Amino acid sequence: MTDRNPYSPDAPIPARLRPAMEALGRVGRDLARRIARGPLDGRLDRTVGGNADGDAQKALDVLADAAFLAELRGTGIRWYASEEQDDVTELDPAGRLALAIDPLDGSSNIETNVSIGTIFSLREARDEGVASFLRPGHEQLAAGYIIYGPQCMMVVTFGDGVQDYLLDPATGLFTLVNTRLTIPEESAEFAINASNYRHWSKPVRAYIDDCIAGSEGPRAKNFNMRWIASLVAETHRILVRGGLFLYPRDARPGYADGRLRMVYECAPIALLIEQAQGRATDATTRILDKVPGSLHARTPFVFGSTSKVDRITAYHDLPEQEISALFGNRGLFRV
Ligand SMILES: O=P(O)(O)OC[C@H]1O[C@](O)(COP(=O)(O)O)[C@@H](O)[C@@H]1O
Ligand SMILES: [Mg+2]
Ligand SMILES: [Mg+2]
Repeated sequence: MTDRNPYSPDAPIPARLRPAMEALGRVGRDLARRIARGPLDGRLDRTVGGNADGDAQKALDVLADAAFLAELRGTGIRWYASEEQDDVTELDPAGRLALAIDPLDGSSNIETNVSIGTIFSLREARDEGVASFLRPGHEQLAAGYIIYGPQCMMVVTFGDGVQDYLLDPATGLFTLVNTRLTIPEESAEFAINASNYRHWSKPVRAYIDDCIAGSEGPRAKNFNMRWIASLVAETHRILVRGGLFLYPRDARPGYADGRLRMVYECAPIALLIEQAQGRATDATTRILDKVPGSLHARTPFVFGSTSKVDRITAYHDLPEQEISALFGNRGLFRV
């Protein structure tokens, strides 16, 4: 067991980011053990408060946040921004990096033993904490996630392709598996929380109507739907198998910009997806070009195989009579 460096010797991690990446790996490894040991129900799953966004905070959210914050001290990080905290924390005034983190993604799944994760993003530190994060996502130096599932894996990009690592519980090492993951272009799967159907915009409804119409609709093809309610798990499936993810804006109070946060969730996942040859937008605009207005800002999020993401954008360009037509009459997309 290597205590300080949790990666196999062949891990191609840029030297400048290595101390921070090693700290992320160490905490990820500890969390994987902690989750595996349980018990999940009633302990790690217990509601202990609320975060800046008004979301319930579970014990595991708070425990993960505290563990990352403590371990990242002394690793070159000046600014630490967490989904679980209102403000940015200054870790090391001499540090040159800024780290944004969703310490525990998929909190609503904790007690059900479904995959959950951690999402992280590294940037250049600016003189001011918050300003370091209110920048376009294409400036990220690194982005990735750790998935706590049947296997614990880390998937990361340093701006030159996507690497994945598998944690070997026996040695405690994240072992390099691939250095250039790419998203399969062909897939018949889409992921969306369909219980919000009545709140969606017309283009999103039309797109999903056409998928559900299957071989009898304009797409003339059957589709399958998935919804895990864990962004990390959906991202992992799409990296492996292709497909489309949507968390659009909708008409519910508080959902004008969807649910997911730009700084902690969408920008890092978007960088990974683009580096894996996929596409990530807010339905019309590239996520990596958008500048969040505040630390906890949300954005609609659509990502996956390139042609599928482009098709959603095309539905937003349809004329009103076409988008309101019954799927059978939506001539533009008849194949
Ligand atoms: O419950 P909903 O509305 O389907 O939302 C599910 C989404 O919320 C999230 O759980 C939000 O992340 P957190 O668990 O970090 O708050 C995503 O992982 C997931 O995609
Ligand atoms: Mg999350
Ligand atoms: Mg979270």
